Amino acid sequence: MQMKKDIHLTGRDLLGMVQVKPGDFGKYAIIPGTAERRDAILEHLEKPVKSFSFFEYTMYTGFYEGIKIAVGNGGRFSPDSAIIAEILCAGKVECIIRAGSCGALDETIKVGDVVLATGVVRGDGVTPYYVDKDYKTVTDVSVTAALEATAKENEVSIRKGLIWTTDALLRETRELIEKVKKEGAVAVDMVSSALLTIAQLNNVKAASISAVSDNLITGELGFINPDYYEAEARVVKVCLDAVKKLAQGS
Ligand SMILES: O=P(O)(O)O[C@H]1O[C@H](CO)[C@@H](O)[C@H]1O
Ligand SMILES: O=c1cc[nH]c(=O)[nH]1
Repeated sequence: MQMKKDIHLTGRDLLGMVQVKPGDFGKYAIIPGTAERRDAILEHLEKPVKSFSFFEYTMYTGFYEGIKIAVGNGGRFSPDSAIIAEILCAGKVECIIRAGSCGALDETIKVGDVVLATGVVRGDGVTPYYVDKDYKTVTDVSVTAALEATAKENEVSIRKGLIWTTDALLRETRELIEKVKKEGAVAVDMVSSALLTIAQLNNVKAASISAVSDNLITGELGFINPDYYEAEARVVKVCLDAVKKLAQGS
């Protein structure tokens, strides 16, 4: 017997399963990887309400200066990030911002700096299921510009460039780093490719901004460095104020 459906599970199926209707999330979603960062964002929101829990992921909506925002720990790796991206797109959000962390691929980018992605070098294993190898994933120009302008207003300096997404944290080799740097990558994470590619395929505007946790060139490991935690807090504030800017059309 052949499968009854072309695709076993879709974003719409998942949305139905978690009992959320299209439109319930509002227009804007800020998606960090960790639950701790999600909770840090939630502290800025009024009237937070849980939308759903699925696997280990919990999404809320709340209001930031009157603007409805969905916030959830959206996955740390490509497979879980893809699931959350599918759910958000099926839920008809119009804008997704990844509030992430990343490793720097340039010795001048320090732990505690902030990287704003302009596009993605896809090194993940999920997006080849969606697009062919020459497909280009870019960040939305208007959302990225709002993040950049907000960072400037908040006196947060940023570095811009492509973000490389890998699936193999412990196989970031010199050869691979040299290759992706030649393609324009300035940072690495394990999320942006899946999240942004799926958003792009659904015509949902998306962008990615990250605090730098380590530097692959110098070997500095700043995962528990206070500079990194302070940068995370700056990223959170920039994302929230950028959403306000976008909502106000300013
Ligand atoms: O943005 P967060 O969730 O911190 O994720 C980043 O941190 C992890 C590895 O350092 C990867 O998951 C990467 O994408
Ligand atoms: O994916 C990642 C994220 C942070 N640091 C790394 O080395 N890799």
